[in-house]
Amino acid sequence: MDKSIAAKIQKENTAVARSKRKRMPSEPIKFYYLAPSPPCRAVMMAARALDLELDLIPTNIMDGDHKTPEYLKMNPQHTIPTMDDSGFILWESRAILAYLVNAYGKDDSLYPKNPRQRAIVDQRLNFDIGTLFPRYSNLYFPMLFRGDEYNQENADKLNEALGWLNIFLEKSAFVAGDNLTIADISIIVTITNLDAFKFDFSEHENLTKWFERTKKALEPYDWEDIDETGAQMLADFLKREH
Ligand SMILES: N[C@@H](CCC(=O)N[C@@H](CS)C(=O)NCC(=O)O)C(=O)O
Repeated sequence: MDKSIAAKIQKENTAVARSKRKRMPSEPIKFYYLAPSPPCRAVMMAARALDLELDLIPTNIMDGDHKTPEYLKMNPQHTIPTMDDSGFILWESRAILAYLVNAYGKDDSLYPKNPRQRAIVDQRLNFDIGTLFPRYSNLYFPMLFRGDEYNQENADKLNEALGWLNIFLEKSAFVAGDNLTIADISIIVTITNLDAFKFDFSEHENLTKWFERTKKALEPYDWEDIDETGAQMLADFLKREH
């Protein structure tokens, strides 16, 4: 074979092998978090699923760790989670989830590249941040942080959102298709909280089955340690408030 053709084939093969190889961060990603925080829990589970090491930096928002000049310089919005991947700083848990899969996933199964499949994952993530989580927080934040009573109107609104999620799950095993994606990981933290708070969502059968299925899918990634333990901390806090 012509030497230049052989060299070209060799170069192409090496490039393919490299592109298939899993990329890893040059140093552990710094992760500013607090164990009970639902969005922090979602990112921690995804990092486990991606086999990524996080340099965990506890950031106690009750003590104001998120309002120090250093933290505000990094994230002026003073939210956790925030990550620092060798100087690349990002907050908003769903953006972090997408970044980690894009940057370090050995395949795209958690966040498919196919435009229509990805659009469904994005739709579910937008449903989560724009509808499900706000309805959860409208009910539980006043109870958690002000000691308010249970508000039935807000509970009905939350239940309506759970009904929509139940409909999404009529035709698929996971919230955005037939396999686990970052949308499941983002949504499960709210459902785990509801379970820990004893909010009854058993009327939503697809949702109940999905919850069991997703917990099982996340079992190899320390689901219980991260998600259940964090939700239980919040449930204990809720009990103390009432
Ligand atoms: N949409 C954001 C929400 C982040 C958020 O509000 N985190 C809470 C803790 S769970 C927080 O940082 N609260 C303190 C603050 O906003 O000052 C995400 O998903 O990352």
